[in-house]
Amino acid sequence: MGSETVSKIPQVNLSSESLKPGTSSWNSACKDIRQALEEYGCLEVVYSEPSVEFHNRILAALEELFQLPQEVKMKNVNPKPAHGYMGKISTFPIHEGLGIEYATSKDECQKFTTLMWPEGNDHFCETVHTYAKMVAGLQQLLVKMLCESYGIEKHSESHIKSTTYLLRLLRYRRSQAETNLGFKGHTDKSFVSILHQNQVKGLEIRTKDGEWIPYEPSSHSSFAVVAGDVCMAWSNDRIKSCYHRVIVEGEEVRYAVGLFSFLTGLIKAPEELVDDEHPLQYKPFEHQGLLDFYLSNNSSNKGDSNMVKAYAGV
Ligand SMILES: O=C(O)CCC(=O)C(=O)O
Ligand SMILES: [Fe+2]
Repeated sequence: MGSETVSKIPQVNLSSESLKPGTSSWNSACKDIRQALEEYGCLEVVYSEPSVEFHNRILAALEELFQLPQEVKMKNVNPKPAHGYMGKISTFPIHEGLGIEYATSKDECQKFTTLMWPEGNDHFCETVHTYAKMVAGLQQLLVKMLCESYGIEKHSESHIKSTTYLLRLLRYRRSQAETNLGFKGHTDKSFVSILHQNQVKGLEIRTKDGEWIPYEPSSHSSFAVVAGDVCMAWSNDRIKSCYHRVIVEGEEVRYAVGLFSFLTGLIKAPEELVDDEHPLQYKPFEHQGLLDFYLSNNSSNKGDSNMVKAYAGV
């Protein structure tokens, strides 16, 4: 009898101190990142950070935040889609999330902290800010390595300069009677999203063949990197945005934290990624325009990657 093979999300190890540009391990990691994104729109990165202590600290900060009364959490208002408080939505009763836009700025983390704890909570502020900066560093490393694998490293600096970051703090809590659906299938409207979580499984990604693969972090310094719709447009469809969902089976609380990257200015595929074999797939557009288009659309499949096609496809 043939044994069943369970597909796994590809893993790339970026934790090595010796991972230096120009070395053979750097070059093969660049290639692996590109291959994983082109094939799955997703990969697991094992990174050098966070330490176990810092991993526990960020999870404790999430726990502390979600214990606040709902009327306090609801003060986290942001008109952009999935940027502010989301919770107790009838279609996803087990999901709750809050967002800190521009979270790599200490002032923005402070503003959010003061909104939640008018009496102050320096420890929380310091923790989320340090976390956001650390994961933004990983995001920038990935952009650099991806650009290098396409031979367009000259674009990485300007790309990084025009990137902003939204930190989302997420909780999934299920009691017996409730649905296990935490987040229905969707693609992210970001450039990329980098997710980190506690030990409770739930994230699943859909392959090109329609198979759902569960993500299980292999360590406290593991991240799920998910390509968003803007990465798909930027790469001129070489990378397909990753269709994913969250299903939480048990009653244990799942905490996750996502860093979503956005671009300012016009988004267009680098000219090196457009040729006879790969004709241009998208007109130049602005990230904010895509978000507005998404907000104004009431269709049930608006979480799909075809939203960016509908908005900017040629
Ligand atoms: O909870 C997770 O791991 C993923 C959440 C998600 O897909 C999102 O916020 O877009
Ligand atoms: Fe998502």
